[in-house]
Amino acid sequence: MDPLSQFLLAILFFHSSEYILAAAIHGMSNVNVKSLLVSKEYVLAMVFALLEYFFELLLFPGLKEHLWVSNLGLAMLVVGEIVRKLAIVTAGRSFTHLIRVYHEDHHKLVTSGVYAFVRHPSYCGFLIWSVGTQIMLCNPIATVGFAVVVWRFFVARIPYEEYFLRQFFGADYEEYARRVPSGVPFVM
Ligand SMILES: C[S@@+](CC[C@H](N)C(=O)[O-])C[C@H]1O[C@@H](n2cnc3c(N)ncnc32)[C@H](O)[C@@H]1O
Repeated sequence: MDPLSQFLLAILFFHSSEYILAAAIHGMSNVNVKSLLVSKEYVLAMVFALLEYFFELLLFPGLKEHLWVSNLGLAMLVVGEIVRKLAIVTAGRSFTHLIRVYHEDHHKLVTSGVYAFVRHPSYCGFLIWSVGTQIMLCNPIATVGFAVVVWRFFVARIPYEEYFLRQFFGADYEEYARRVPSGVPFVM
């Protein structure tokens, strides 16, 4: 299969599986179109990636012929997808697409499975997945762009999320955060 078809399939699989898992875990009545995780910024980023791909295919076709680069991206994409989905399944009802700002009884601190290795496996997985999609397309600009934009997004999001996790789980979260790395480069 060519990298473009792989890219389109990867996107279709990622979003449909996010929706299906959210419905399976939280119930159909708790999912809506937002559970597909498609924002305006995200669509713009993907359109930019496709434009870069076609532009370079036309002007520098040799750039798109590095099979090993494409296969490296494919491997990253698969690894990222697995890590993210393992995180969602492991956390179960504690995993919500929106950050919880109020503690609910069924929200338990998860420190097992992939959460025993990194505190933010779904973010780590998404970072690997998103950069992998661009390496697979041999898109040098979007590879750097996606890495920077997604990383910056998580750099801002993690302290906010952890502020509430510390409120909910107190000393247990402090101890967990001391022991386990974030899983996102350069985030303590
Ligand atoms: C989109 S999920 C992301 C979870 C985690 N940051 C990750 O990357 O796997 C966000 C929700 O997960 C919850 N959460 C994050 N880490 C958690 C943990 N270790 N145990 C329980 N809930 C957690 C947060 O309270 C938030 O509502």
